[in-house]
Amino acid sequence: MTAQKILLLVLDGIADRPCEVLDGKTPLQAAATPVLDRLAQESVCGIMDTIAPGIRPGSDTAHLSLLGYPPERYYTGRGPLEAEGCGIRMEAGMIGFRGNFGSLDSNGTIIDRRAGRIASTAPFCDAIREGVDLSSFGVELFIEPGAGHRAAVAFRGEGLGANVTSNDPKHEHLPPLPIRPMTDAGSDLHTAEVANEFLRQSQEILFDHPLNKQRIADGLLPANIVLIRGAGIMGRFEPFPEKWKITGSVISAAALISGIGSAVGLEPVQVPGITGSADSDLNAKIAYTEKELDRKDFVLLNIKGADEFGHDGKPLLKRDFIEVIDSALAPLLEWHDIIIAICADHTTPCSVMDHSGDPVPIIIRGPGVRVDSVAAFDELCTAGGGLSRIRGGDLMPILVDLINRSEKYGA
Ligand SMILES: O=C(O)[C@@H](CO)OP(=O)(O)O
Ligand SMILES: [Mg+2]
Repeated sequence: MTAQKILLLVLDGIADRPCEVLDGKTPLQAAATPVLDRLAQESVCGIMDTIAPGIRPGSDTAHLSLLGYPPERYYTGRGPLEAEGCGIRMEAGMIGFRGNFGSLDSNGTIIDRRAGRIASTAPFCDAIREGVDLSSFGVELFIEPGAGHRAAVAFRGEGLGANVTSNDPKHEHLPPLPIRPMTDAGSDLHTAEVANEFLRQSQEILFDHPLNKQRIADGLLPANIVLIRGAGIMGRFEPFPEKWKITGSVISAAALISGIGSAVGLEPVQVPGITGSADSDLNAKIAYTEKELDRKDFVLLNIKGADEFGHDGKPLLKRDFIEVIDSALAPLLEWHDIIIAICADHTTPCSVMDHSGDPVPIIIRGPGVRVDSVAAFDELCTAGGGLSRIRGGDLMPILVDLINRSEKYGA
């Protein structure tokens, strides 16, 4: 039998480094994962450098690479992808940014880059959209919430450049940075001025916002600053159905991943109850994936929560959530007629609280796969499998070949 369909399941940031508190195991090694282990036993396994050995991928460049779009050729910044995923149509000339709602103290120091992982920023985005006026610059503002503390910001106007810095110092206990142009071009200076004015006005609105006053009264961190990063224009992508000759969908709570999907020509599928965090309805995600695989040749499914625990430096919670993911994946054991690839997009070590360049585990299961003797799904065991060590850019050619849809190289 030859499979006709492909599921690419990305367990975002699930890979880690050995953790002291887990007796030198990674959270994935320490977790009881009977389902993932069974899948690994029925797979060809390996490890993968999503971009290249030692390169620390962002989720953006990692997913582009996994989908077969080398980031060195296709990546124009995180902002436009995040914006597209939040529902902002990124037309030519628009500049998009990824936004975080964070917390500033009275000294102007960032005390949390994620406003205590606030559940929703929609009311703050509404207030900023209504209150900020950039018309003196001839610029129209777009701002939309993403999952949790995340949002996307975009500017539309004449002569805007994309080469500007971020106000996000990427670490707490520091003040926000001024946005600066990175070249001498007038267009970049223009964007920097617009962005700094946007930040000034939005901060005033956020400081006065009744919901922030309420949050402080309740002992919660206020969402009183927008940290923007990843400025860019939307790139041009060869459509996925033309490139790989298969149709596809994307299922993800993270706007960045749905944005990448829609930018390359995958259809984003809305699933009720998914959050991108540990409280996400993973059963709904799996049920929608199964339905989507009836309609399409390919589904990219991203499960995010483990990455958040890596960023928060919480190995025990990361281990526990990996067990929740494992149970939710039980239906996959019965999906025998499709090619299932399971991997991470990058390692997010709890000790680093950010991504690292360590390779990630990868397993591929389905009809025609040359099953090896790997017994468990983790960073070390899969390294002994038949895939050895591949790069993210190798994955789509391998998957498309397994459904016998690859083109012959040569005569
Ligand atoms: O969106 C996220 O989950 C992370 C990593 O990409 O970003 P931040 O550190 O800004 O929360
Ligand atoms: Mg990621």
